Amino acid sequence: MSSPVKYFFDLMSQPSRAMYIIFKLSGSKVQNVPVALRKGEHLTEKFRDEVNKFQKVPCIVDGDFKLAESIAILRYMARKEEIKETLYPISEKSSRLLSKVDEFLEWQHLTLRLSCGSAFRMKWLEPMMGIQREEKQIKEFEKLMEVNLNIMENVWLKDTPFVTGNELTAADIFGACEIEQTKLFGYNAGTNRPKVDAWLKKVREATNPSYDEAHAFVFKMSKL
Ligand SMILES: N[C@@H](CCC(=O)N[C@@H](CS)C(=O)NCC(=O)O)C(=O)O
Repeated sequence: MSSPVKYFFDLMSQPSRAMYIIFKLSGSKVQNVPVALRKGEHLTEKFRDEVNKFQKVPCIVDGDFKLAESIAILRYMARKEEIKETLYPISEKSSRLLSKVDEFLEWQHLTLRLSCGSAFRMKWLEPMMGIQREEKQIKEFEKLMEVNLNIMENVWLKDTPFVTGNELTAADIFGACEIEQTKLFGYNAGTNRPKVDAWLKKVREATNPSYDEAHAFVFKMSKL
């Protein structure tokens, strides 16, 4: 019997949480290996050489095969039949639903993730590290975050309860994990966005207890 895929993650990382929840919901055979980013555990030479040359999480090691990038990991694990078909329908014949999930996953990197992640870094993480950005720069990313959250409300969730239709997929989990992080700096994405608000609750309900487990720190530290 081959040994399980090793999953390296930190629950402070949004894509790490998304894959953590997806693995839990799928009953994937993975060996969890927590990596404490705050302690710089990803910055060692050993981590770089043996785990991930980019020195980031999430990443996996499957025997002598190493893979970084959350979406690449999702697809690799789906091809290994370790991901629930409803979350990432890799064998769907027409591939239309799969393509819709991919559409969101490709969209989110430079929109939702870039803006929410940067606002989180500038408003929560960096001040804790003694780094202070110019207010103008922070405002720029906050504005971008608002633009992308409005796209969630008015485009992705316009006609359906989940981003790709009536059912939860990996797309919802990736989106929700990114947005939850903004609670750490006291931002409530659901205010004045009833669809986003209802959707976040639905994603949480559909994925619990894994969702709450993955977000334990975020919820505990959240100012909301
Ligand atoms: N595009 C990558 C992003 C990976 C990433 O930025 N990971 C962050 C945590 S969310 C990280 O490991 N940062 C540590 C560092 O840059 O030192 C993915 O989707 O997996």
